[in-house]
Amino acid sequence: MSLPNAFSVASCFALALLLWTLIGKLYEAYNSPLRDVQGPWLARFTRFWYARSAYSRQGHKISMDLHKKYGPIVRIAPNEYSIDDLDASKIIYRSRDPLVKAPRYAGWGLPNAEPSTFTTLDNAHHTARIRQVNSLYQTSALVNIEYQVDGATNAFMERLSAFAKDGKTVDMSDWLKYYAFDAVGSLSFGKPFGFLEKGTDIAGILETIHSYAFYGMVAGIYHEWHPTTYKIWQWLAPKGRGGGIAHIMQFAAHVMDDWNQRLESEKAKDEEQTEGGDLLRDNQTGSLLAKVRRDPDNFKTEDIFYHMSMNVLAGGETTAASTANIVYYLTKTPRVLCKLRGELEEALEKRDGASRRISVKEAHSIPYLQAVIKESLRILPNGLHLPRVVPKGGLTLAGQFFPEGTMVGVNPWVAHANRSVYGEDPNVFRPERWLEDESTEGENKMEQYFFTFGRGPRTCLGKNISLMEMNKLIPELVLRFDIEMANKDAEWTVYNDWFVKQEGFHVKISERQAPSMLL
Ligand code: HEM
Repeated sequence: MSLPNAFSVASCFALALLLWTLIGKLYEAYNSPLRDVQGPWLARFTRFWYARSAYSRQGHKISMDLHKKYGPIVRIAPNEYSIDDLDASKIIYRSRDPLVKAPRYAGWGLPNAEPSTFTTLDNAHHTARIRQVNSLYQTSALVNIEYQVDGATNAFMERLSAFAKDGKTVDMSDWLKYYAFDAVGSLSFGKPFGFLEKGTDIAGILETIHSYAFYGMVAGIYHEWHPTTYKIWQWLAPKGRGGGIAHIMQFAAHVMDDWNQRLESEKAKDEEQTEGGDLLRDNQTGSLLAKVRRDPDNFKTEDIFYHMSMNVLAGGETTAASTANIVYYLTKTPRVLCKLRGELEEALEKRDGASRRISVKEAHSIPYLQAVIKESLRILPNGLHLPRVVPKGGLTLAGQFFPEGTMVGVNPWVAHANRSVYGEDPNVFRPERWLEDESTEGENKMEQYFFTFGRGPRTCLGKNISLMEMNKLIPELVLRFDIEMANKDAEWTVYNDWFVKQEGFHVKISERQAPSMLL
């Protein structure tokens, strides 16, 4: 066969294959029991529509607009649906007989490595792994290591004082990242990474984590190709990317070596009675090292890496972006700032003055502070659609039957804009909404539909850590500093890489006459 002939045969074959695939897709789309569900036309046939929406980094806005147009159920891919319905959410994220996460999550995992607690699709694996560390993330345990955050808070306040003196314009989003990463570093390892000291992205940690979140969000949509696309992504990555994760691992390894040596030299095997005991209690890695010593057959040093790397990967960017929301909305809403300051000052006057810093326990007793934090987390959550797979037998959700294998989920952005739950002004930053509803927490619709940390058995493990950081930082920040946008009328720009990224939060800082108890 001559070359041109071979070429035409191959072209005909490719065309026939394409036509066959298209006919197959059309047949599937129009014979699907879900064919009447609305959504973008392209999403009926291909995942490409959803990948493009995620790639635009404005997926949150696109999803909110779609729900406004089509109602509580929207098709976002051929076999995937976004649902905005409180009752349906209780089924999708139920605790008994939980639905499994959609394969989408694999995009955030390393191919050929054990899936993390976040990415695993196997509920039994998830339960076994979470059981190893769950108690360390409870408020009762965190209260003992709360002081670890103080170092980061002090360093942050010192930096802000210096900026106030210099009159410099400051990128608040960047500095809150430095704060959040140093705080989570201290809680996890007993030492900050040193971001606040250096004032820069050390070893590209922040850049690596952010770009990996973006990669995982898009790659997960075509999860079957992830092992290949991951290699391409690594190959295309700017030289040195990946160094960030390696740096975190080296840092953790160094901390553990250091402690092991100190424990050996002090012959501090009895962790209850010796100085070494403090090492084994005063941060999460220490507690886990103690677990390795107690039960070396079932819990190993590698397990510490497994869990603590998640603290940094999942807990830094998310907490930083959420804290930036609080500061941004306070800057933009003087009425709320003024009321919050009043409540904080009143709380300070009532206390005995023993401790300079407001404790997390105290912060929780100030309802308006809690409402401000919650409202900021509501109006601008991290994440996008949180998909699960419909189990055998199918499920009826929001009045629609979904057959087994369909992917369904709630998007926190969409949920938090639901008017039947949050009232007629969901786009307004109004902390009072959390104080007006007198129903109990179990009955409170807003609480039940609050999705910032996810819901059900796969809820965020580090929720209490991030709330602790916010509760420690915000009172002091608000009482000690005035913060305003460098350009008064400027708005920031929000991107969604699954982690939220805010750009343009440039501020001027001035120091206030803080209440004497704080000084
Ligand atoms: C404001 C800050 C944070 C936000 C908004 C946030 C949000 C979330 C969301 C939405 C999920 C996933 C739920 C799902 O897939 O259905 C999640 C899971 C997770 N988060 Fe967070 N997170 C935050 C802070 C943290 C911190 C500080 C840590 C650790 C120190 C952490 C560790 C984790 C882990 C380990 C998971 C997986 C949990 C599981 O599947 O069992 N997060 N988080």
